[in-house]
Amino acid sequence: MSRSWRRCLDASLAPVGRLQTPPQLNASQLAHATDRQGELVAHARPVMQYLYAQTRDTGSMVILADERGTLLQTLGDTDFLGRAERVALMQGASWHESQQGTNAIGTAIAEIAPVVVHGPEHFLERNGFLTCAAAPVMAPDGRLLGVLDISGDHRGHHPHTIGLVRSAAQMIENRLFETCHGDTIRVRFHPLAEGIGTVAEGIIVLKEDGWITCANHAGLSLLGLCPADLGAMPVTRVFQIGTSELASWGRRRPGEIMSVIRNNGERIFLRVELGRGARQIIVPSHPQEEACADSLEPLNTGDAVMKATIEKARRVVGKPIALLLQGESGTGKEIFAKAFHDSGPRRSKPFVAVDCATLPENLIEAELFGYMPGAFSGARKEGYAGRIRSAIGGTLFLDEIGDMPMAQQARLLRVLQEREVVPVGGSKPIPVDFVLVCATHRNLKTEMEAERFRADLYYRINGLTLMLPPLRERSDFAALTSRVLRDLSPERHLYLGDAVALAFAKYSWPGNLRQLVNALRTACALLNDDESTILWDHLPDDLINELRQASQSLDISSMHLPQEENLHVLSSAAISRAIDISDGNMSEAARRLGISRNTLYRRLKIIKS
Ligand SMILES: Nc1ncnc2c1ncn2[C@@H]1O[C@H](COP(=O)(O)OP(=O)(O)OP(=O)(O)O)[C@@H](O)[C@H]1O
Repeated sequence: MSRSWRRCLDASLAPVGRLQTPPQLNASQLAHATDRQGELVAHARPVMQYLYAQTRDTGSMVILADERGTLLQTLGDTDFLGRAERVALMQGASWHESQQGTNAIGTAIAEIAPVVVHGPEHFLERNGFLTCAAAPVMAPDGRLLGVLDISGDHRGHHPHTIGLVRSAAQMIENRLFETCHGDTIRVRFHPLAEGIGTVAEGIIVLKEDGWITCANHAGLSLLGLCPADLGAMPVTRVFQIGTSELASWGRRRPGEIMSVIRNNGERIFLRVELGRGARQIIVPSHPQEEACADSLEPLNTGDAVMKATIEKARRVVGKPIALLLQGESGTGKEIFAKAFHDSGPRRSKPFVAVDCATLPENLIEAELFGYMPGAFSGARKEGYAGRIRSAIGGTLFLDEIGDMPMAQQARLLRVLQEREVVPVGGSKPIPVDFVLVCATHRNLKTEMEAERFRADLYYRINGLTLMLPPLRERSDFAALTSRVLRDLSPERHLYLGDAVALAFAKYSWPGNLRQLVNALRTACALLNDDESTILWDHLPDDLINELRQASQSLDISSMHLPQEENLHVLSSAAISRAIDISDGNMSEAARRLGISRNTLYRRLKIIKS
């Protein structure tokens, strides 16, 4: 009220005395102004009739003004309309603050907020017999469209009138949403499931890329947004759910209510309605079937160790057992973790991968645990849920866990023990539920002994440890290569030329599957459309050099040895390496070598003799 009076004084309005006649539209100007706001007027009309029915015979009127303060529609008791006309409270008149001083319509426009102006609070003395309650009506994209108002004699003032007007303005906004064109996904939400479909529900409209383009008043205030955020904020900043999951829910469960977690950790209920544009969003028609029933099977290309590893993993799918994947860099730990997630009952929920080695140390906590609004300088003003909370219901994959600093290890341990996370700058723990898969190329036991990794955390994350073999130790190189080629180029049947195949087989592949897949990807790109055999020309130069060096070193060693001795040496070396790698487990060593246990013992006897 004081801001409004200050504006009136600054504009040199005089509260008393003879006043200039305020601008008044003639009939054709009024028709033009009404046309300009045709949609608002059309949707407001039934709501105004409803309001009038509630206030009939109370000496009052219901008014719809446009965003400039021009009165477009009025409905009221005849005797009061007559009195109102004497102060120009009638169709075509302007009740902008600059014309009429502080008044509910003009001040609601200036403040873009609901306003009550009672009796002498009116800046112009002649308006002092009025009591008025007004609420702005916002367009779905956050623009001010107009104002809804109930005005009456100040002696009939009722404090509930403003509530009535606000609800009615909200009803008009919600009706405008129904006709919001070009929408893709409309989300209705409320902290209570029963609040959806009521006048108190929040509504947002999303474009197919997930940006929030429209919101009603309740939607903005429930989410703590302002109109300027519309078109500038993706839905994932407010809810822990993405567009395709929303679209998927809307298609599979039309009309049903789902519960999601907001990014501030609170639970909220949603109903998703899909508009025409939502058809463009590609979502799996049955997310439960989106991944094949056993997503681990494609990783089995015949290597005995890999097969046994996959079988062990299958036994813990869907159970609350933390998986620890160990293996050299590039052996496919993340691909394995994703396949493990896709094989389980949580496959339609998020799979959140965090690379602990690349997160700057000072950001790990905020990234993992989230933070409250304004927790530190440079933080997002709305706060951040953090990666752990993004994984709720799904799988959290902590890659390179061995590189996590000790201080963060302690915090992570607490989260795993308590199954709760406390965001940075917050004090309220938020319950979290996820399956944990960790990976590292380090030997965590050695790290633990060197006191670089906490023993208590090691035992927490190590429900089941699986070792992924390096490529050079896999016996399924040929089958694996064909599968990768088929995946890279499904429409052509590609294979390796003899010389390249031989060189590949002799090479040690220090970058493991990553290096092999990258080499094959480059080769596919360099092949002409009519070529199907990968030759030296199709390989990157640095790889050609390494392959040639590896092959020469083997050839040179073979030149100095008689053929028989060479084979003997090579097989002895392979056998002792397999036994070493298998920690003396003869069955495993035999599996690695692709021979039976009996053959292995026979060969050992020969070597010893
Ligand atoms: N079974 C597979 N089939 C096809 N490609 C694979 C397979 N496994 C791994 N890859 C390829 O190897 C790359 C490395 O895999 P991934 O990131 O899973 O390895 P990693 O062991 O987690 O590596 P790092 O330890 O460096 O994080 C992947 O981007 C993918 O291209």
